[in-house]
Amino acid sequence: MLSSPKPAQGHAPAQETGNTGYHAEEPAGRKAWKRIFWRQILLALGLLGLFLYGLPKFRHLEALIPMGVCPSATMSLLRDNFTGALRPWARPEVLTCTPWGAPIIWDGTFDPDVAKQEARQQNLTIGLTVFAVGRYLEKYLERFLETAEQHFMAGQSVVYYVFTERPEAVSRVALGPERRLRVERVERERRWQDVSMARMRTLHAALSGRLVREAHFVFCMDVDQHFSSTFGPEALGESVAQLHSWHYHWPRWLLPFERNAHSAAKMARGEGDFYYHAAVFGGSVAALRGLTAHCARGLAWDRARGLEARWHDESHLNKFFWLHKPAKVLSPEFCWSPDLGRRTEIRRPRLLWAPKEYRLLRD
Ligand SMILES: CC(=O)N[C@H]1[C@@H](OP(=O)(O)OP(=O)(O)OC[C@H]2O[C@@H](n3ccc(=O)[nH]c3=O)[C@H](O)[C@@H]2O)O[C@H](CO)[C@H](O)[C@@H]1O
Ligand SMILES: [Mn+2]
Repeated sequence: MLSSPKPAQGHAPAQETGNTGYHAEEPAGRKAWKRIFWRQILLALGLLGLFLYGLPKFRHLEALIPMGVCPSATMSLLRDNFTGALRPWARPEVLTCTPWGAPIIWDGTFDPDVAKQEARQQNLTIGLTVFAVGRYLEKYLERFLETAEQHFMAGQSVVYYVFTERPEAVSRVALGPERRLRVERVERERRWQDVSMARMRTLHAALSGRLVREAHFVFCMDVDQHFSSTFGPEALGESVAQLHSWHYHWPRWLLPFERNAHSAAKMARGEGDFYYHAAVFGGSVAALRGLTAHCARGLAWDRARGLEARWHDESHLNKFFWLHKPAKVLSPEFCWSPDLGRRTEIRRPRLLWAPKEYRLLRD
């Protein structure tokens, strides 16, 4: 047993004068401690800066930030409209459901064969829209379509909708049975940001016309990526959002939402569930009509006020999914950035971003 030392008799009062600190200077020990404290803060801020804006190697560490856990009561209820029961517990190292009870689809949590069969039985037609305007056409479109033929909804009936200002320049890609390609002409906007944002308006018009008659579900994608593995009916849902591979481990307060209170895309501190990537979103034709109408309206509202949201159409998409929660969320495995390197939790990337060659492509 430890016994507490008795204070030496007669000395205690003399020592106490320092503690009352009436007129004494700050002790040297405390000064040094303060200096160390502030150094640590600066170091932490410096590291945070590196972490956010540089050093891809350094970003490996962010995989250590826990994503949260799906409560077991929710897990047992999670179902998929095509695969039936899901196995969210098969991926304990990642978050497999949202707070509102939608599944987050990770490799291993679903049975791809069941999904295929079920979609086949329902005799679905699935649309895939993609824009290839300016130099993006020559640079990306062919590979995007060729790899889609290998991996996107294999065995299903598919219609590709390519939007471009030069329909005649779209190369003929050999298509499988029950797969069609439609090319639609669009005006070329001057700035790349305007090309990107104009997609919402164009999609809304298409979703109110031809697509209603031709497709049950639709995916809308960026062209600067290619398929690298199966992207099947397990990804289909009433409304589907894609977790952004750069941000899925970040705390919510760091996510790059639009913060300008005057923008239609504004998100207050504390708002926002996840940061979604505009390079992949999908859903039923009706749901996507609502989504594109919301985003096109927000973009027009901002433009009328001389504003442009931080990440353009993506900021408005994030606002939409905050207000109207997606029925299904795709893990970053469905749209992965190779710049982030390999991570054990990313088992099988299904789409890979192309390297950004902005100087070549953007004016
Ligand atoms: C890492 C990064 O910076 N991501 C943002 C950036 O994505 P990206 O850098 O991926 O944007 P992007 O250049 O891919 O443009 C989006 C898409 O619009 C189409 N397109 C665009 C320009 C053009 O001249 N021709 C053309 O066809 C094409 O389908 C392209 O994939 O910008 C997007 C739109 O604002 C989103 O905000 C992204 O989060
Ligand atoms: Mn892109």
